[in-house]
Amino acid sequence: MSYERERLLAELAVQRACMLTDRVFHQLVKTSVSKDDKSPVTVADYAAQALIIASVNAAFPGDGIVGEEDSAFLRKDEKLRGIVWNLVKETLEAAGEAKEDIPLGNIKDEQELMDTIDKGLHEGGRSGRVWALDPIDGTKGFLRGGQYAVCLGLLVDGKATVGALGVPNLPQDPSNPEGPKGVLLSAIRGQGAVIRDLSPNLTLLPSRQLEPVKPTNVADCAFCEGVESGHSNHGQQANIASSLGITKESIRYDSQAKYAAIARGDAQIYLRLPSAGSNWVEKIWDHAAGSLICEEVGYTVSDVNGTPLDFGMGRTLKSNKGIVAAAGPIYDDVIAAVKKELGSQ
Ligand SMILES: Nc1ncnc2c1ncn2[C@@H]1O[C@H](COP(=O)(O)OS(=O)(=O)O)[C@@H](OP(=O)(O)O)[C@H]1O
Ligand SMILES: [Mg+2]
Ligand SMILES: [Mg+2]
Ligand SMILES: [Mg+2]
Repeated sequence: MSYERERLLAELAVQRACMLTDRVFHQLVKTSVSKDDKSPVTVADYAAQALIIASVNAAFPGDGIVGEEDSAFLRKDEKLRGIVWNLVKETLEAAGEAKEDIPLGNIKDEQELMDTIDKGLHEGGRSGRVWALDPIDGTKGFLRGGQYAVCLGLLVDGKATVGALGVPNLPQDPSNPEGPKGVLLSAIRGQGAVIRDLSPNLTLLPSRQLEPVKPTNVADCAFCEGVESGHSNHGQQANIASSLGITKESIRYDSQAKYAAIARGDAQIYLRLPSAGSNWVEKIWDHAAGSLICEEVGYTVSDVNGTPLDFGMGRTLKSNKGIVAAAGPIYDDVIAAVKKELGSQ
């Protein structure tokens, strides 16, 4: 099975959603509401989830979808619902049909909008085809003007098989951080990964194959970590870097922009150690697309114990703890340093 059609759908659906999120990022006052776990969600998170689910549903109606958001707040709040609906309607009109022969789906009214968002309530699991969707990963980054990502992965029998990441605020040229922004990465398992600039409309711009990672001296590497100290343990991550002889300052990005950055070689390591006292369980939509793209260019991605990520456990990665991604040739050094820091060796 080639999965080319799934990849095309993922790229187009993510690109259409990025048209919306980018507009909200630049034009609207970004009001957010707080979910039960106190994390923020914005009108753009809901609208992007609806658009992407409409696409998956139109092209692959039999597939399950695990999406981060649900419609509970929108059903209670007419004003919020109206804002989300207007955003969705305007984006559908602006985007039009894809020129490729693949349906991207429509949403006809507010009721269908909420029902579409709730098609993301699938439980996930180890059998069949399930899409993992994070409509805006790094909502805190999105709100504070930093990095965020629109993320869609296809799991087949619990294995990440296709992935697309839209990263609207990532500089297209890493050596020109003030230059044009917005990249779209994608991968199919076993076929490498590609990157292209994000387009302001539905047209997919030309892509280029990402280079496989090259052997490097670990001390010369750079590492990526999250921005929020409540999401990962900055102190332990700094200790690990220093024990590996790394002197470069870490790149701190919100969201799966971290996977995008290491996949294209801006850095070679991504550390996400649990914060002190945290009982956070990682979610499949936070890692499915990004980890696949990185594996496809030669990264090893595991948890802090060196256990591969298991996307077949349901909506969460409940058999894993934290994340370590490192270029294949240096992974053994990195995981040894992680285990030493955590006292598990
Ligand atoms: N306590 C805690 N620990 C670890 N992870 C958590 C925690 N709380 C939330 N989240 C998840 O973090 C997702 C955002 O990850 P980031 O990599 O952007 O975090 S960071 O701010 O850059 O550190 C974020 O995804 P979004 O909600 O899509 O933004 C959450 O799924
Ligand atoms: Mg969230
Ligand atoms: Mg997320
Ligand atoms: Mg999210």
